Amino acid sequence: MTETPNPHIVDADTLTGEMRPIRRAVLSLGSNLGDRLASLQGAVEAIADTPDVWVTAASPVYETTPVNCPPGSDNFLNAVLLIDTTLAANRLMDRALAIEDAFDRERSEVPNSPRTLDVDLIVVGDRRSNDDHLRLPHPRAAERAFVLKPWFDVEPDAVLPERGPIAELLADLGTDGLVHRDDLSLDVG
Ligand SMILES: Nc1ncnc2c1ncn2[C@@H]1O[C@H](COP(=O)(O)OP(=O)(O)OP(=O)(O)O)[C@@H](O)[C@H]1O
Ligand SMILES: Nc1nc2c(c(=O)[nH]1)N=C(CO)CN2
Repeated sequence: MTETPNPHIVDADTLTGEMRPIRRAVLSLGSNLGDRLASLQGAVEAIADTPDVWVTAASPVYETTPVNCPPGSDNFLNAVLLIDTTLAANRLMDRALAIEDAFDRERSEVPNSPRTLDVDLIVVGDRRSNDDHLRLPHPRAAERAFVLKPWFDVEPDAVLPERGPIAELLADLGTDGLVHRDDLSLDVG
C-alpha cells in the first residue's frame, strides 16, 4: 500500500495506459553459494534483458562477511545496480524473485540461509510500500554496509528516504567486513 498524505492523489504505480514515469531504482545483489560471480553477472544480464528496464551502472564487487546469517555461512559477494525503469515497483519485485528462481535460489525457513542469488529492491524512485511482498525503501538497507558501500561507489550523493545521505549512514556504520574485490567486476554490456 503506497503511503500518500492525500488518498485522492494517485500514485504512479496505479496509473494505467501508456504514461509511466521513468524512475531510478537501486538493486542490491548478493550470493554466498555456488559460483557467486557467475550468479551476480547472470542477474545483471537478466535485469538488463527485462523490458522497460535500463541498467545504468554496476558497482564494484565486494567480498563481505555474512551479517545475521547461520553459523558457518560463507562470505558473500555483494554489488549494487542502478537502473532506470518504467515498470511498476511490484512488477520489478516479481521480476527480481523470478530471476532468483532462475538461479536456483532455494527458500528455507532458516533466516538468511545460504543463497545462490539474492536480488533486493532498495529504493524505486520515491515509492513507499509496506506490504509483505514489497517494502520500500528496503527496511534494513540503512544498517547494511554491504548495500551502502557499493551504492555509494556509484552514486555518492544518494539519499535513503527518511534515513538521510548514504555517505553519512556509511560513515556511522563503517566498512568492517567488506573487501573490495578489484580482481572481479560486473559487465553491464
Ligand atoms: N524491498 C524488497 N526487496 C526484496 N524482497 C522484498 C522487499 N520487500 C519485501 N520483500 C519480500 O521479501 C521476500 C524475500 O525475502 P528473502 O527471503 O529474499 O529475504 P532476504 O533477502 O533473505 O532477507 P532481507 O529481506 O533481510 O534482505 C519476498 O517475498 C519479497 O517479496
Ligand atoms: N554480507 C552479507 N550478509 C547478508 C546478506 C548479504 O547480501 N551480504 N544478505 C542477507 C539477507 O539478504 C543477510 N546477510
